Formats: sequence, structure tokens, C-alpha cells
Amino acid sequence: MLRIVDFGPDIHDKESKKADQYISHGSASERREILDGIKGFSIFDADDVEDLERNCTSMIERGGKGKFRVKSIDISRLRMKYFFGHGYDYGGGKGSEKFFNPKDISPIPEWIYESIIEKMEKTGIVDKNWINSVVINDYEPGGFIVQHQDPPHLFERPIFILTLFSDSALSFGCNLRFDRTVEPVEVTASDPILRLPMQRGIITSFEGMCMNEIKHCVRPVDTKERRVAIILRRICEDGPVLEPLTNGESLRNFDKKLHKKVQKRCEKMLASKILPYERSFHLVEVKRETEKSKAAPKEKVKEPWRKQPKPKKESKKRKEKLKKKGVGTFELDRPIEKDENDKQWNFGDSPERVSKRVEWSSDDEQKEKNKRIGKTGDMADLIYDFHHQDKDLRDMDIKTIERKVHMQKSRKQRGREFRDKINSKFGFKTSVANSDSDSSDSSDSSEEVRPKKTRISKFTF
Ligand SMILES: O=C(O)CCC(=O)C(=O)O
Ligand SMILES: [Fe+2]
Repeated sequence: MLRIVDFGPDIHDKESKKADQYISHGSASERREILDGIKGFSIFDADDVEDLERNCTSMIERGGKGKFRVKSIDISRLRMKYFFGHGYDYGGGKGSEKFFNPKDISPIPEWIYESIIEKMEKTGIVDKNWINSVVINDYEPGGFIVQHQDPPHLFERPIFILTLFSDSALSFGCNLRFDRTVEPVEVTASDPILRLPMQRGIITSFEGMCMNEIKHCVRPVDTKERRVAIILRRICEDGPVLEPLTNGESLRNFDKKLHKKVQKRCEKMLASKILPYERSFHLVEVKRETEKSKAAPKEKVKEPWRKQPKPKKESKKRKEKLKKKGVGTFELDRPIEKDENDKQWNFGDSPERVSKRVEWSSDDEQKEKNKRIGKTGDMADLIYDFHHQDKDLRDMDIKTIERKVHMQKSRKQRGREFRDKINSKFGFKTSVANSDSDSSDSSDSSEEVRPKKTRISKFTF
């Protein structure tokens, strides 16, 4: 179901009694002009949000093991960035940003397609196969991103941002300041023209003036807790592309030093406490999902940005110029299909490995099976089945259904949930009863939760 978020009640002007850090300092018309290109969508319920956050966690575990391609992870102060599909090099900014070669960037994980992109397509937020690039920013408390415009020569508009793990805000017309006389460097911000709340579980879309004429940033003061932003975009097909550094190598095989650094940061992020989810946003309208709207979502929401953009024609002269600099462009007629190479390298697996995994997440085997039999494998399916069964089967109690749902999860997931329960019951730190959070490489090919082997040392007197 598609529901539109009303930002109005959370945008506080100078007359408001809210604390200074929540205030937008622009005039009403300045705020309106920016807000005109911004829309918030609520398409996930609390369970979806929990699932998405769990998937993020497994993704970070993989990142820590160095399984993404060499340019998929970027570390900066209080923030980690994961590029999927396409990533780019800042190259000093101001229009000189260039795409890394797709060989050096991991493909978009399957769970992002299934749980986010497909849902956005189904609800009519975006056209099918439009999104082909995903960036995930993982901010520590106090994390920030300096004022910038998403490079217009690399990304089409609109851009979409999904916020997870905690609420935050995006500030427009605001500059970060760095006081380098103190250690660590202190980061503050000027008064924003507009402070836009970015609520957990909400997808916000940006286009027009807010993306093309004014800069945006995330202020440290708005990152009170660890937050993840998933940025979903479409690349410009004529964007400049760098030569590949590798032929699809994963980080752990390519740069051991950087891998160690990444591993440390991932472990730090994984140790963050996950806050309980609370819905804190207002909705302007609730659209009931009728059969009609399901069949023809395009008729319902008419937005100019939903029109398929016409591919820009690249001038011959510019192509020649870029070629001379060793920079190519994509020759893409979307959608991106994963080729054999992508599938093979999805886990950072070595090409020699006999059993190549196609899917990304450890639960995907079960999902694949469910897909074949036309099921999603969730509670709704089981309840549906329950009501369409013979009477004696229908008498099956809810405990049995819950157990069935539980048993549909992978052994690894069940083990993880069990350990989480033990940890929270006895107040252990996660590391105490967590035996599969190590960096063992074999954990990808096997979903078994094996006890740690203890080497028996020689007995000496
Ligand atoms: O974290 C956010 O919400 C914004 C991130 C952003 O603007 C970017 O990565 O380009
Ligand atoms: Fe941005």
C-alpha cells in the first residue's frame, strides 16, 4: 500500500518553539520551493523494516569479510559507504566525478531488488527497471556528509533515499564547518534553509530545484544514533567510466591492508545497538489497495518524473575527448542483467570454486524454492493455506504455524535468533554466544552452525 508522508508538521520555522537544531531558517517561499520536489512514501510496515535492517546487518557482515569487490566499500570519518551496481570516484568534485568500472563494484544484492526496488515498482513510485544503482551510507552517531549535489552528469533525477535504524534529517542550503584546531576535528553547521526529517522506514524522493540548484548535507547533530541511508538512483548512460582495476576481484584477495581496516569498521557498526522501531511520521493520504489500483498503478499516480527519460545523445567530439583521457562511457540499454561473471563473483568466490552460488543471501535458497511453488513463505501464505485446508488440518494451532514459519528459515538464521535470545536473556554481549560472526570463509557455502573447534594442545609436564 502506498501512503504519502506529510512533512509539514515536522518542518519547524523560526517562530516555532522547537529547539534550535530542529529549525528551518529559510523564508516560507524558500522552504516551499525546496519542498516542491520532495515526496515521502511509506510502503514498509514494522516487520518489513525489521527485515530490511536484518538484511543490512548480514550485508555488513559480508563487507567485513572482504567479500565485495575492490571499490564497493569506501570508509570515511564516522561513515561507511557501500556501492552496488555502480560506484564513483569523487575525483576532486565539481563535475570531475567518474564511475568506477562495473568490474570493481559488486552487483546490487538480491534482497535490495526483492524487498525494496520491486516494492517501489509495484506501488508505482518508480518505473520498472529504472533503478540501477544503490549506495548505502552507514553513519555512526555524529556522522555527517558535507554539502554537495549528487553529480548531475552521473545520476538521473529523481533520487530516492530510504532511511533505516534511526530517524535523522537532510539539510538544504547549509554548510558544514570544520575546526581543525581541536582533536578530533569539530564539525558544526550553518543554519539550514530547510531541515527535512528523514524518518526510519520512509522512502523520500528528490527532484527539481532541491537536487539541481541547492546543496544538501547531513549535519552531525542530526545523526543522534547510528543510521543507514539507502540511496536508489539511475545512472546517466553517458557518464564517464574509469578503466577497471581488477577483473571482479574481491577486496580480501586484492588489498589485505584495506580489508583489515574495513573489517574493523564493520565490526564496530555491527556492535551498534538496534533501537526498537517506532512510527513517528504523519500521512497525508491513505490509498487503499484495490484490485484496480493493483492492475493499473500508472493511472493512479501521475508524476512528471515517472516518464521515461529520453536518452541523451552524446556528441562525437565529447566521446573522442573522453577516450583520449582513458575514460569510456556505458553503452547500456538497461535493465542490467547479472552476467555469469557477476554471479560467480557475487560472494567474492574464487572462480575455481565448484559450487557457484547465484543468490546473495543465505536465505535465498528457501526463497527460490518458494518462488518455484508460487509462495512468499511468509505468515500470510501460511494463513491463506490454513483457511483453504481440510477441517482437521485447519485445527492446527497457531504454535504449529509459528513453528512452521520458524523451520522455513535457514539453519543459520535460526541459530542466530537462538543466540540472540540467549544473549538478551542473560545479558551477554553478542560476542559471547555468537559463534558464526567470525571471519571464516566457509560460512558462505555452508549454512550449518557448527560449534567452534578447539584445538587440543599437547600434554606436557
Ligand atoms: O544520508 C542521506 O540521507 C543523504 C546521503 C546523500 O546525500 C548522498 O549520499 O548523496
Ligand atoms: Fe546526496
